[in-house]
Amino acid sequence: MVFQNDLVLRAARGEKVERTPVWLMRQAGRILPEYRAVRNKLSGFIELAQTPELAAEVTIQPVDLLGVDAAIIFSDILVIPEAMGLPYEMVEKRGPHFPKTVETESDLANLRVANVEESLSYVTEAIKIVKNDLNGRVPLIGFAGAPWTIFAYMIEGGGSKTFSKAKAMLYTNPQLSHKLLQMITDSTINYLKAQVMAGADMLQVFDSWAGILSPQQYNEFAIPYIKQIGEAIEEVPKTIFAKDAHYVLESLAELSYNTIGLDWTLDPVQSRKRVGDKTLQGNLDPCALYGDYDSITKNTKNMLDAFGRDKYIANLGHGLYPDINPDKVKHFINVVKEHSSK
Ligand SMILES: Cc1c2[nH]c(c1CCC(=O)O)Cc1[nH]c(c(CCC(=O)O)c1C)Cc1[nH]c(c(CCC(=O)O)c1C)Cc1[nH]c(c(C)c1CCC(=O)O)C2
Repeated sequence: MVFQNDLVLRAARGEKVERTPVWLMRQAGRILPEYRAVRNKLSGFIELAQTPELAAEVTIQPVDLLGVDAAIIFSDILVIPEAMGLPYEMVEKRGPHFPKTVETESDLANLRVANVEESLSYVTEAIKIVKNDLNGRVPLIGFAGAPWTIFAYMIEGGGSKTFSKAKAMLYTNPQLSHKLLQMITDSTINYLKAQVMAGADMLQVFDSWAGILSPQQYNEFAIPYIKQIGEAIEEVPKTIFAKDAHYVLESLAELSYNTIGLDWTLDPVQSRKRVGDKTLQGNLDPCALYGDYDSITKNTKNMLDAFGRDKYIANLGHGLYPDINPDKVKHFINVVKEHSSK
């Protein structure tokens, strides 16, 4: 594939770049009125994600409208539980809900390792359309949730502040926990391989709920599975973003991922020392984009100066919030482009 702009791939591989590449977690959907216009034609998020032509359209919107250096496929991490036999609903303004959850061995026996061709071909179809429509303008990022985060939703049945049901399962039934985590891992490996086969140029694994485990639990129930995924997929650069997992940054850096995503609680200079040779991605506080233009300029420049040009992909420290003004997002992107080309 010949790209017009492959900055993000080169930065991920640790190669020299003329300027810092930039994209934003949750750039597809959430903030753009153009996204809502497409979504409002359908019953909601799930139908949109399952309609490849429209999923492709909203994947490309931020490339056209915001000027980001990568597209990320429009889908959700929760398609994996669904493909394993636990369907989800997306409740307006409240988020995901699972009518059935995993509580016992017999619930587990009703699940299967995802058959991607059968259950997730809408995602691989959307990837093929995006690749064709982008025609090399920028790379396409595929993604999945990390096994612990997916496990948390499958046990809890939805979002939660504490995920205490999911954490209780780790303490009360480690055996069932490991079995389910392994099934999720096998499903995720199949799924990410299929995304690469369909054309994804790089991959990101989101461990959104890393921050609620203890270091001991993270080492036992999260790292081994993230490691398996990293080792199973060697074809494209990979990023691991484990939110609030400051306590295991060194362990994450030992895995086979090229890039480590940082949330905004981490200091760029200290993080560099802790992860050695890896590329870093992040980490502006999404709330910084509520500030005025001057303060966005200042905070973005400070971030770029702290990370330095090499081995760095500019991004936020977590996903965009729905009420962030798209003009301020564009300003952030422009500051990255201008300041880092000096
Ligand atoms: C934890 C998690 C989820 N989904 C995701 C994560 C990991 C990243 C993170 O920590 O934010 C990942 C995700 N979800 C979505 C993407 C698409 C690509 C992108 O723009 O980055 C990605 C990468 C679309 C989506 N996923 C969802 C929407 C909103 C649905 C709508 O349009 O109503 C979108 C565009 C719904 C969703 N999906 C999820 C929740 C909690 C919610 C409800 C709240 C919210 O809006 O985020 C689970």
